[in-house]
Amino acid sequence: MAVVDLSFNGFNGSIPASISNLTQLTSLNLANNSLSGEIPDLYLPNLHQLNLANNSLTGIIPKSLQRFPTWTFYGNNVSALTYATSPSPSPILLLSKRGRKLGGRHALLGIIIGGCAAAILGLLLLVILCCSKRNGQTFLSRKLRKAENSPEKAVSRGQDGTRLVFSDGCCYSFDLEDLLRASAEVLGKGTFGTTYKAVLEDVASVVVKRLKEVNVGRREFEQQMELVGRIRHENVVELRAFYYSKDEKLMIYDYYTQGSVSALLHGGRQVESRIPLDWDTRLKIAIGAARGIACIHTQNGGKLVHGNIKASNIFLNPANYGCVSDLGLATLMNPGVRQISRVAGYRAPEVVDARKTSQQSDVYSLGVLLLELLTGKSPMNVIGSDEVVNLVRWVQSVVREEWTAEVFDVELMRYPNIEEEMVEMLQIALACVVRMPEQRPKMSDVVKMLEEIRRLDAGNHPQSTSKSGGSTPSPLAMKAQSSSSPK
Ligand SMILES: Nc1ncnc2c1ncn2[C@@H]1O[C@H](COP(=O)(O)OP(=O)(O)OP(=O)(O)O)[C@@H](O)[C@H]1O
Repeated sequence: MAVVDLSFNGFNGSIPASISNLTQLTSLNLANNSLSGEIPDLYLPNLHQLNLANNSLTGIIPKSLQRFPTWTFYGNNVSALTYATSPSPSPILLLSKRGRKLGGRHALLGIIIGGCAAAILGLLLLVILCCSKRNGQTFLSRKLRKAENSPEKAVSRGQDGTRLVFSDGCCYSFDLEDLLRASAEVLGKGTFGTTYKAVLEDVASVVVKRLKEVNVGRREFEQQMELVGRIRHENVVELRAFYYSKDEKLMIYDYYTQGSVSALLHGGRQVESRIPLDWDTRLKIAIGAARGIACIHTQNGGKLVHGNIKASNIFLNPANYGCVSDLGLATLMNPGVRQISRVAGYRAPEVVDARKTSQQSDVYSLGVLLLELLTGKSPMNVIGSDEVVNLVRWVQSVVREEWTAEVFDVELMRYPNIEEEMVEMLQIALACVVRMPEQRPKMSDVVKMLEEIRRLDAGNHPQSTSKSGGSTPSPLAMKAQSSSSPK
Protein backbone atom coordinates (compact mmCIF):
# COMPACT_ATOMS: atom_id res chain seq x y z
CA MET A 1 0.00 0.00 0.00
CA ALA A 2 1.55 3.27 -1.07
CA VAL A 3 -1.19 5.84 -0.49
CA VAL A 4 -3.39 6.13 2.61
CA ASP A 5 -6.01 8.86 2.75
CA LEU A 6 -8.15 8.72 5.90
CA SER A 7 -8.80 12.45 6.16
CA PHE A 8 -12.17 13.84 7.34
CA ASN A 9 -13.17 10.70 9.21
CA GLY A 10 -13.64 11.79 12.82
CA PHE A 11 -10.99 9.31 14.01
CA ASN A 12 -9.93 9.77 17.60
CA GLY A 13 -7.20 8.24 19.75
CA SER A 14 -3.52 8.40 18.97
CA ILE A 15 -1.68 7.66 15.76
CA PRO A 16 -0.48 4.05 15.96
CA ALA A 17 3.28 3.70 15.76
CA SER A 18 2.72 0.49 13.77
CA ILE A 19 2.18 2.67 10.69
CA SER A 20 5.97 2.42 10.49
CA ASN A 21 5.45 -1.14 9.25
CA LEU A 22 4.05 0.22 6.01
CA THR A 23 7.48 0.89 4.66
CA GLN A 24 6.27 1.45 1.11
CA LEU A 25 3.96 4.26 2.09
CA THR A 26 4.52 7.34 -0.09
CA SER A 27 1.53 9.42 0.97
CA LEU A 28 -0.29 9.53 4.31
CA ASN A 29 -3.22 11.87 4.90
CA LEU A 30 -4.78 11.84 8.36
CA ALA A 31 -5.88 15.48 8.28
CA ASN A 32 -9.14 16.72 9.74
CA ASN A 33 -9.78 13.98 12.27
CA SER A 34 -9.73 14.17 16.07
CA LEU A 35 -6.44 12.35 16.60
CA SER A 36 -4.71 13.24 19.85
CA GLY A 37 -1.52 12.46 21.77
CA GLU A 38 2.01 12.73 20.49
CA ILE A 39 3.04 12.04 16.93
CA PRO A 40 5.03 8.79 16.86
CA ASP A 41 8.44 8.66 15.26
CA LEU A 42 7.60 7.17 11.87
CA TYR A 43 10.47 5.74 9.91
CA LEU A 44 8.96 5.79 6.47
CA PRO A 45 11.77 6.45 4.00
CA ASN A 46 9.47 6.56 0.99
CA LEU A 47 6.94 8.93 2.48
CA HIS A 48 6.81 12.02 0.26
CA GLN A 49 3.53 13.49 1.34
CA LEU A 50 2.18 13.77 4.86
CA ASN A 51 -0.80 15.72 6.14
CA LEU A 52 -1.69 15.69 9.84
CA ALA A 53 -3.36 19.10 9.85
CA ASN A 54 -6.40 19.88 11.95
CA ASN A 55 -6.24 17.20 14.64
CA SER A 56 -5.61 17.56 18.37
CA LEU A 57 -2.03 16.30 18.35
CA THR A 58 0.38 17.59 20.97
CA GLY A 59 4.08 17.52 21.82
CA ILE A 60 7.15 17.71 19.66
CA ILE A 61 7.26 16.84 15.97
CA PRO A 62 9.55 13.79 15.83
CA LYS A 63 12.81 14.25 14.00
CA SER A 64 11.87 11.75 11.30
CA LEU A 65 8.96 13.99 10.23
CA GLN A 66 10.57 17.39 10.53
CA ARG A 67 11.48 17.23 6.88
CA PHE A 68 7.86 17.98 5.99
CA PRO A 69 6.63 21.55 5.53
CA THR A 70 5.14 23.31 8.56
CA TRP A 71 1.63 23.28 7.11
CA THR A 72 1.68 19.49 7.49
CA PHE A 73 1.08 20.03 11.21
CA TYR A 74 -1.19 23.10 11.17
CA GLY A 75 -4.17 23.07 13.46
CA ASN A 76 -2.45 20.98 16.15
CA ASN A 77 -0.68 22.01 19.30
CA VAL A 78 2.72 20.70 18.26
CA SER A 79 6.10 22.30 17.94
CA ALA A 80 9.47 21.46 16.50
CA LEU A 81 12.37 22.01 18.87
CA THR A 82 14.69 22.91 16.07
CA TYR A 83 12.38 25.60 14.74
CA ALA A 84 14.53 28.12 16.50
CA THR A 85 13.08 31.36 15.18
CA SER A 86 9.68 30.24 14.02
CA PRO A 87 6.74 30.65 16.32
CA SER A 88 5.15 27.39 17.33
CA PRO A 89 2.43 26.54 14.87
CA SER A 90 -0.77 28.23 15.89
CA PRO A 91 -4.11 26.48 15.82
CA ILE A 92 -4.96 28.42 12.73
CA LEU A 93 -6.56 25.96 10.44
CA LEU A 94 -9.60 24.81 12.31
CA LEU A 95 -11.41 23.57 9.25
CA SER A 96 -14.91 22.33 9.90
CA LYS A 97 -14.62 18.68 10.67
CA ARG A 98 -17.02 16.39 8.91
CA GLY A 99 -18.55 13.93 11.31
CA ARG A 100 -18.26 10.67 9.38
CA LYS A 101 -17.29 8.57 12.40
CA LEU A 102 -15.80 5.24 11.45
CA GLY A 103 -14.98 4.01 14.90
CA GLY A 104 -11.83 5.61 16.25
CA ARG A 105 -8.36 4.28 16.61
CA HIS A 106 -9.20 0.63 16.20
CA ALA A 107 -10.87 1.19 12.88
CA LEU A 108 -7.85 3.20 11.80
CA LEU A 109 -5.54 0.37 12.85
CA GLY A 110 -7.74 -2.21 11.18
CA ILE A 111 -7.81 -0.36 7.90
CA ILE A 112 -4.08 0.19 7.93
CA ILE A 113 -3.14 -3.36 8.86
CA GLY A 114 -5.72 -4.75 6.46
CA GLY A 115 -3.99 -2.75 3.78
CA CYS A 116 -0.71 -4.53 4.43
CA ALA A 117 -1.61 -7.36 2.09
CA ALA A 118 -2.23 -4.85 -0.65
CA ALA A 119 1.08 -3.27 0.33
CA ILE A 120 3.00 -6.35 -0.79
CA LEU A 121 1.33 -6.19 -4.17
CA GLY A 122 1.92 -2.44 -4.32
CA LEU A 123 5.56 -2.96 -3.44
CA LEU A 124 6.00 -5.35 -6.33
CA LEU A 125 4.38 -2.85 -8.68
CA LEU A 126 6.55 -0.05 -7.29
CA VAL A 127 9.75 -2.00 -7.86
CA ILE A 128 8.76 -2.65 -11.47
CA LEU A 129 7.84 1.02 -11.92
CA CYS A 130 11.08 2.25 -10.35
CA CYS A 131 13.18 -0.01 -12.54
CA SER A 132 11.48 1.15 -15.71
CA LYS A 133 11.66 4.81 -14.62
CA ARG A 134 15.34 4.79 -13.78
CA ASN A 135 16.28 4.17 -17.39
CA GLY A 136 14.66 7.40 -18.55
CA GLN A 137 15.78 9.44 -15.54
CA THR A 138 17.61 12.73 -15.98
CA PHE A 139 19.51 14.06 -13.02
CA LEU A 140 19.58 17.66 -11.91
CA SER A 141 23.33 17.95 -12.40
CA ARG A 142 22.95 16.79 -16.00
CA LYS A 143 20.05 19.19 -16.54
CA LEU A 144 22.09 22.09 -15.24
CA ARG A 145 25.05 21.15 -17.41
CA LYS A 146 22.83 20.84 -20.43
CA ALA A 147 21.29 24.21 -19.76
CA GLU A 148 24.75 25.77 -19.77
CA ASN A 149 25.69 24.00 -22.98
CA SER A 150 29.15 23.50 -21.66
CA PRO A 151 30.27 20.94 -19.10
CA GLU A 152 32.96 23.26 -17.76
CA LYS A 153 30.32 25.65 -16.64
CA ALA A 154 28.48 22.99 -14.68
CA VAL A 155 27.25 23.90 -11.27
CA SER A 156 30.04 24.32 -8.80
CA ARG A 157 29.84 21.43 -6.38
CA GLY A 158 30.87 23.54 -3.49
CA GLN A 159 34.59 23.34 -4.18
CA ASP A 160 34.91 26.97 -3.18
CA GLY A 161 33.57 26.11 0.24
CA THR A 162 30.00 27.05 -0.55
CA ARG A 163 27.16 24.95 0.77
CA LEU A 164 23.43 24.88 0.75
CA VAL A 165 22.20 27.27 3.42
CA PHE A 166 18.98 26.07 5.04
CA SER A 167 16.48 28.54 6.46
CA ASP A 168 15.92 28.48 10.22
CA GLY A 169 13.55 25.72 11.15
CA CYS A 170 14.05 23.82 7.90
CA CYS A 171 14.85 20.23 8.74
CA TYR A 172 15.82 18.93 5.34
CA SER A 173 19.04 17.04 5.63
CA PHE A 174 20.20 16.72 2.02
CA ASP A 175 23.27 18.44 0.69
CA LEU A 176 24.26 19.83 -2.67
CA GLU A 177 25.51 16.46 -3.90
CA ASP A 178 22.15 14.85 -3.08
CA LEU A 179 20.42 17.63 -4.94
CA LEU A 180 22.58 17.25 -8.01
CA ARG A 181 22.07 13.49 -7.99
CA ALA A 182 18.28 13.88 -7.78
CA SER A 183 16.20 13.13 -10.84
CA ALA A 184 14.78 16.35 -12.19
CA GLU A 185 12.32 17.80 -14.63
CA VAL A 186 12.04 21.34 -15.94
CA LEU A 187 8.91 23.07 -14.67
CA GLY A 188 9.44 26.20 -16.69
CA LYS A 189 11.55 29.19 -17.52
CA GLY A 190 10.74 32.51 -15.96
CA THR A 191 12.18 35.99 -15.73
CA PHE A 192 14.72 34.99 -13.14
CA GLY A 193 15.86 31.65 -14.48
CA THR A 194 14.81 28.06 -14.92
CA THR A 195 12.83 26.12 -12.35
CA TYR A 196 13.20 22.38 -11.79
CA LYS A 197 11.36 19.79 -9.77
CA ALA A 198 13.93 17.55 -8.10
CA VAL A 199 12.96 14.21 -6.62
CA LEU A 200 15.21 13.44 -3.68
CA GLU A 201 15.46 10.01 -2.21
CA ASP A 202 14.21 10.48 1.34
CA VAL A 203 12.77 13.96 1.23
CA ALA A 204 9.59 15.17 -0.42
CA SER A 205 10.15 16.60 -3.91
CA VAL A 206 11.63 20.06 -3.93
CA VAL A 207 11.67 22.89 -6.41
CA VAL A 208 15.03 24.28 -7.43
CA LYS A 209 15.06 27.72 -8.93
CA ARG A 210 18.26 28.47 -10.78
CA LEU A 211 18.76 32.20 -10.92
CA LYS A 212 20.42 33.83 -13.85
CA GLU A 213 21.96 37.25 -14.07
CA VAL A 214 22.18 38.01 -10.37
CA ASN A 215 23.69 41.44 -10.12
CA VAL A 216 24.72 41.54 -6.48
CA GLY A 217 27.59 40.09 -4.49
CA ARG A 218 27.45 37.24 -2.03
CA ARG A 219 26.78 39.42 1.02
CA GLU A 220 23.80 41.25 -0.44
CA PHE A 221 22.42 38.03 -1.92
CA GLU A 222 22.71 36.22 1.42
CA GLN A 223 21.13 39.09 3.32
CA GLN A 224 18.13 39.08 1.00
CA MET A 225 17.76 35.29 1.16
CA GLU A 226 17.98 35.34 4.95
CA LEU A 227 15.34 38.03 5.10
CA VAL A 228 13.03 36.04 2.82
CA GLY A 229 13.89 32.74 4.54
CA ARG A 230 12.77 34.08 7.91
CA ILE A 231 9.21 34.71 6.80
CA ARG A 232 6.81 32.19 8.30
CA HIS A 233 3.23 32.71 7.23
CA GLU A 234 0.61 30.30 5.97
CA ASN A 235 0.15 32.43 2.86
CA VAL A 236 3.82 32.77 1.94
CA VAL A 237 5.74 29.89 0.35
CA GLU A 238 8.73 29.19 2.59
CA LEU A 239 12.19 29.47 1.11
CA ARG A 240 13.76 26.24 2.34
CA ALA A 241 17.36 26.82 1.35
CA PHE A 242 19.61 28.76 -0.99
CA TYR A 243 22.99 28.32 -2.56
CA TYR A 244 25.46 30.93 -3.74
CA SER A 245 28.68 30.36 -5.59
CA LYS A 246 30.43 32.36 -8.28
CA ASP A 247 28.77 30.38 -11.05
CA GLU A 248 25.55 29.27 -9.52
CA LYS A 249 22.73 30.72 -7.46
CA LEU A 250 19.93 28.40 -6.40
CA MET A 251 16.76 28.75 -4.33
CA ILE A 252 14.94 25.74 -2.92
CA TYR A 253 11.24 25.52 -2.12
CA ASP A 254 8.71 22.80 -1.40
CA TYR A 255 6.98 21.38 -4.43
CA TYR A 256 3.29 22.28 -4.70
CA THR A 257 1.58 19.33 -6.31
CA GLN A 258 -1.58 21.15 -7.42
CA GLY A 259 0.42 23.56 -9.56
CA SER A 260 0.09 27.31 -9.69
CA VAL A 261 -3.09 29.37 -9.78
CA SER A 262 -2.23 30.15 -13.39
CA ALA A 263 -2.31 26.45 -14.27
CA LEU A 264 -5.50 25.85 -12.26
CA LEU A 265 -7.28 28.82 -13.79
CA HIS A 266 -6.22 28.56 -17.40
CA GLY A 267 -5.00 24.99 -17.87
CA GLY A 268 -7.10 22.67 -20.02
CA ARG A 269 -9.90 25.16 -20.71
CA GLN A 270 -10.61 23.40 -23.99
CA VAL A 271 -10.66 19.98 -22.36
CA GLU A 272 -14.07 18.58 -21.53
CA SER A 273 -12.95 16.83 -18.36
CA ARG A 274 -11.54 20.06 -16.85
CA ILE A 275 -12.69 20.75 -13.32
CA PRO A 276 -13.30 24.51 -13.15
CA LEU A 277 -11.83 26.52 -10.33
CA ASP A 278 -14.92 27.19 -8.22
CA TRP A 279 -15.84 30.57 -6.78
CA ASP A 280 -15.13 29.68 -3.15
CA THR A 281 -11.60 28.64 -4.07
CA ARG A 282 -11.05 31.80 -6.13
CA LEU A 283 -12.17 33.88 -3.18
CA LYS A 284 -9.79 32.01 -0.88
CA ILE A 285 -6.94 32.38 -3.36
CA ALA A 286 -7.55 36.15 -3.42
CA ILE A 287 -7.74 36.46 0.37
CA GLY A 288 -4.70 34.22 0.92
CA ALA A 289 -2.59 36.04 -1.66
CA ALA A 290 -3.51 39.42 -0.17
CA ARG A 291 -2.70 38.22 3.36
CA GLY A 292 0.63 36.82 2.18
CA ILE A 293 1.60 40.06 0.45
CA ALA A 294 0.43 42.12 3.43
CA CYS A 295 2.74 40.03 5.62
CA ILE A 296 5.63 40.58 3.19
CA HIS A 297 4.98 44.33 3.34
CA THR A 298 5.53 44.31 7.09
CA GLN A 299 9.01 42.77 6.81
CA ASN A 300 12.32 44.62 6.84
CA GLY A 301 10.90 47.52 8.79
CA GLY A 302 7.84 47.63 6.53
CA LYS A 303 9.96 48.10 3.40
CA LEU A 304 9.94 44.67 1.74
CA VAL A 305 8.33 44.44 -1.68
CA HIS A 306 7.33 41.25 -3.49
CA GLY A 307 7.94 42.69 -6.93
CA ASN A 308 6.60 39.84 -9.04
CA ILE A 309 2.99 39.07 -8.13
CA LYS A 310 1.33 36.95 -10.79
CA ALA A 311 -0.79 33.81 -11.03
CA SER A 312 2.16 31.50 -11.73
CA ASN A 313 3.72 32.61 -8.44
CA ILE A 314 0.64 31.82 -6.34
CA PHE A 315 0.00 28.32 -5.04
CA LEU A 316 -2.66 26.77 -2.83
CA ASN A 317 -1.97 26.01 0.83
CA PRO A 318 -3.64 22.97 2.44
CA ALA A 319 -6.76 24.99 3.19
CA ASN A 320 -6.85 26.08 -0.48
CA TYR A 321 -5.97 29.69 0.29
CA GLY A 322 -3.50 31.51 -1.92
CA CYS A 323 0.14 31.23 -0.95
CA VAL A 324 2.67 33.62 -2.45
CA SER A 325 6.05 32.55 -3.81
CA ASP A 326 9.11 34.07 -5.45
CA LEU A 327 9.47 37.26 -3.48
CA GLY A 328 12.22 39.76 -3.24
CA LEU A 329 14.13 38.75 -6.36
CA ALA A 330 13.67 41.80 -8.54
CA THR A 331 16.21 43.93 -6.70
CA LEU A 332 18.94 41.29 -7.11
CA MET A 333 18.83 41.13 -10.88
CA ASN A 334 20.76 42.76 -13.65
CA PRO A 335 19.25 46.03 -14.80
CA GLY A 336 19.20 44.70 -18.34
CA VAL A 337 17.07 41.62 -17.58
CA ARG A 338 14.08 41.72 -19.84
CA GLN A 339 10.89 40.63 -18.22
CA ILE A 340 9.04 38.00 -20.13
CA SER A 341 5.88 39.22 -21.79
CA ARG A 342 3.55 37.34 -19.45
CA VAL A 343 4.82 39.53 -16.61
CA ALA A 344 3.96 42.72 -18.45
CA GLY A 345 0.23 42.51 -17.83
CA TYR A 346 0.77 42.57 -14.07
CA ARG A 347 3.19 45.49 -14.03
CA ALA A 348 1.94 48.80 -12.72
CA PRO A 349 2.16 51.63 -15.27
CA GLU A 350 4.68 53.61 -13.20
CA VAL A 351 7.18 50.71 -13.10
CA VAL A 352 9.71 51.38 -15.86
CA ASP A 353 12.62 49.53 -14.27
CA ALA A 354 11.60 46.02 -13.15
CA ARG A 355 14.01 46.30 -10.21
CA LYS A 356 12.23 49.36 -8.87
CA THR A 357 8.91 48.00 -7.82
CA SER A 358 7.07 49.25 -4.73
CA GLN A 359 4.41 48.11 -2.32
CA GLN A 360 1.96 50.18 -4.34
CA SER A 361 2.95 48.34 -7.51
CA ASP A 362 2.39 45.06 -5.65
CA VAL A 363 -1.15 46.30 -4.95
CA TYR A 364 -1.61 46.95 -8.67
CA SER A 365 -0.36 43.44 -9.54
CA LEU A 366 -2.72 41.90 -6.99
CA GLY A 367 -5.56 43.89 -8.58
CA VAL A 368 -4.69 42.30 -11.93
CA LEU A 369 -4.67 38.86 -10.29
CA LEU A 370 -8.16 39.56 -8.86
CA LEU A 371 -9.37 40.52 -12.33
CA GLU A 372 -7.85 37.31 -13.68
CA LEU A 373 -9.74 35.27 -11.07
CA LEU A 374 -12.98 37.07 -11.89
CA THR A 375 -12.74 36.95 -15.66
CA GLY A 376 -10.76 33.74 -16.23
CA LYS A 377 -8.72 35.77 -18.72
CA SER A 378 -4.95 36.27 -18.80
CA PRO A 379 -3.63 39.80 -18.14
CA MET A 380 -2.47 40.03 -21.74
CA ASN A 381 -4.64 38.28 -24.30
CA VAL A 382 -3.40 37.88 -27.80
CA ILE A 383 -6.29 37.92 -30.18
CA GLY A 384 -5.78 36.84 -33.76
CA SER A 385 -2.29 37.31 -35.12
CA ASP A 386 -1.03 40.28 -33.14
CA GLU A 387 -3.74 42.22 -31.35
CA VAL A 388 -2.94 42.34 -27.64
CA VAL A 389 -5.76 43.07 -25.23
CA ASN A 390 -4.83 44.41 -21.82
CA LEU A 391 -7.13 42.90 -19.18
CA VAL A 392 -7.23 46.01 -16.97
CA ARG A 393 -8.18 48.28 -19.82
CA TRP A 394 -10.74 45.80 -21.13
CA VAL A 395 -12.47 45.44 -17.75
CA GLN A 396 -12.41 49.21 -17.16
CA SER A 397 -14.04 49.83 -20.51
CA VAL A 398 -16.70 47.16 -20.05
CA VAL A 399 -17.60 48.50 -16.59
CA ARG A 400 -17.67 52.06 -17.95
CA GLU A 401 -20.19 50.92 -20.53
CA GLU A 402 -22.28 49.42 -17.72
CA TRP A 403 -21.96 45.91 -19.04
CA THR A 404 -20.40 44.70 -15.81
CA ALA A 405 -21.97 41.24 -15.89
CA GLU A 406 -20.04 40.56 -19.09
CA VAL A 407 -16.66 40.57 -17.45
CA PHE A 408 -17.23 37.46 -15.34
CA ASP A 409 -15.81 34.11 -16.28
CA VAL A 410 -18.43 31.87 -17.92
CA GLU A 411 -17.16 29.05 -15.72
CA LEU A 412 -18.54 30.98 -12.72
CA MET A 413 -22.04 31.20 -14.10
CA ARG A 414 -22.92 27.76 -12.70
CA TYR A 415 -22.62 28.90 -9.06
CA PRO A 416 -25.79 30.43 -7.58
CA ASN A 417 -25.95 33.60 -5.46
CA ILE A 418 -22.40 34.76 -6.03
CA GLU A 419 -23.00 37.78 -8.23
CA GLU A 420 -22.94 40.24 -5.36
CA GLU A 421 -19.65 38.79 -4.10
CA MET A 422 -18.13 38.90 -7.57
CA VAL A 423 -19.12 42.53 -7.99
CA GLU A 424 -17.60 43.37 -4.62
CA MET A 425 -14.35 41.73 -5.60
CA LEU A 426 -14.46 43.58 -8.91
CA GLN A 427 -14.74 46.90 -7.08
CA ILE A 428 -11.73 46.03 -4.94
CA ALA A 429 -9.74 44.96 -7.99
CA LEU A 430 -10.55 48.21 -9.80
CA ALA A 431 -9.45 50.21 -6.75
CA CYS A 432 -6.11 48.37 -6.82
CA VAL A 433 -5.42 49.07 -10.49
CA VAL A 434 -6.02 52.83 -10.52
CA ARG A 435 -3.32 54.65 -12.42
CA MET A 436 -2.03 56.86 -9.62
CA PRO A 437 -0.05 54.71 -7.13
CA GLU A 438 -0.89 56.95 -4.16
CA GLN A 439 -4.61 56.46 -4.78
CA ARG A 440 -4.38 52.68 -4.43
CA PRO A 441 -5.37 51.12 -1.11
CA LYS A 442 -2.72 49.68 1.20
CA MET A 443 -2.40 45.90 1.10
CA SER A 444 -3.64 45.58 4.70
CA ASP A 445 -6.81 47.42 3.64
CA VAL A 446 -7.20 45.16 0.61
CA VAL A 447 -7.10 42.18 2.97
CA LYS A 448 -9.86 43.68 5.11
CA MET A 449 -12.02 44.48 2.09
CA LEU A 450 -11.62 41.00 0.64
CA GLU A 451 -12.39 39.42 4.00
CA GLU A 452 -15.58 41.44 4.21
CA ILE A 453 -16.87 39.90 1.00
CA ARG A 454 -17.63 36.77 2.99
CA ARG A 455 -17.65 36.33 6.74
CA LEU A 456 -14.62 34.21 7.59
CA ASP A 457 -13.11 32.71 10.73
CA ALA A 458 -9.94 34.25 12.10
CA GLY A 459 -7.73 31.80 10.22
CA ASN A 460 -7.67 30.48 6.71
CA HIS A 461 -11.14 29.06 6.90
CA PRO A 462 -14.01 29.53 4.58
CA GLN A 463 -17.60 29.58 5.57
CA SER A 464 -19.35 27.37 3.13
CA THR A 465 -22.49 29.42 2.65
CA SER A 466 -22.63 32.29 0.20
CA LYS A 467 -23.98 35.67 1.13
CA SER A 468 -27.66 35.80 0.44
CA GLY A 469 -28.84 38.25 -2.14
CA GLY A 470 -30.84 40.04 0.55
CA SER A 471 -28.47 42.88 1.40
CA THR A 472 -28.45 46.19 -0.41
CA PRO A 473 -26.64 45.78 -3.71
CA SER A 474 -23.67 48.01 -4.42
CA PRO A 475 -23.90 50.51 -7.27
CA LEU A 476 -21.88 48.21 -9.47
CA ALA A 477 -24.11 45.31 -8.59
CA MET A 478 -27.09 47.37 -9.65
CA LYS A 479 -25.32 48.14 -12.89
CA ALA A 480 -24.63 44.47 -13.34
CA GLN A 481 -28.23 43.59 -12.70
CA SER A 482 -29.50 46.16 -15.13
CA SER A 483 -26.96 45.38 -17.80
CA SER A 484 -27.76 43.85 -21.12
CA SER A 485 -27.33 40.12 -21.37
CA PRO A 486 -23.77 38.94 -22.05
CA LYS A 487 -22.82 38.94 -25.66
N1 LIG B 1 7.15 25.57 -5.52
C1 LIG B 1 6.62 25.25 -6.69
N2 LIG B 1 5.83 24.16 -6.82
C2 LIG B 1 5.27 23.82 -8.01
N3 LIG B 1 5.48 24.53 -9.16
C3 LIG B 1 6.27 25.62 -9.10
C4 LIG B 1 6.89 26.04 -7.88
N4 LIG B 1 7.60 27.17 -8.13
C5 LIG B 1 7.44 27.44 -9.42
N5 LIG B 1 6.65 26.52 -10.03
C6 LIG B 1 6.22 26.50 -11.43
O1 LIG B 1 7.36 26.38 -12.25
C7 LIG B 1 7.18 27.13 -13.45
C8 LIG B 1 8.38 28.04 -13.64
O2 LIG B 1 8.43 28.94 -12.55
P1 LIG B 1 9.29 30.27 -12.59
O3 LIG B 1 9.10 30.94 -11.28
O4 LIG B 1 10.67 29.94 -13.04
O5 LIG B 1 8.63 31.08 -13.76
P2 LIG B 1 7.41 32.02 -13.78
O6 LIG B 1 6.66 31.97 -12.47
O7 LIG B 1 6.63 31.69 -14.98
O8 LIG B 1 8.11 33.43 -13.98
P3 LIG B 1 8.99 34.32 -12.96
O9 LIG B 1 10.40 33.88 -13.06
O10 LIG B 1 8.79 35.69 -13.45
O11 LIG B 1 8.44 34.10 -11.57
C9 LIG B 1 5.88 27.92 -13.28
O12 LIG B 1 4.85 27.24 -13.98
C10 LIG B 1 5.62 27.86 -11.80
O13 LIG B 1 4.24 27.94 -11.51
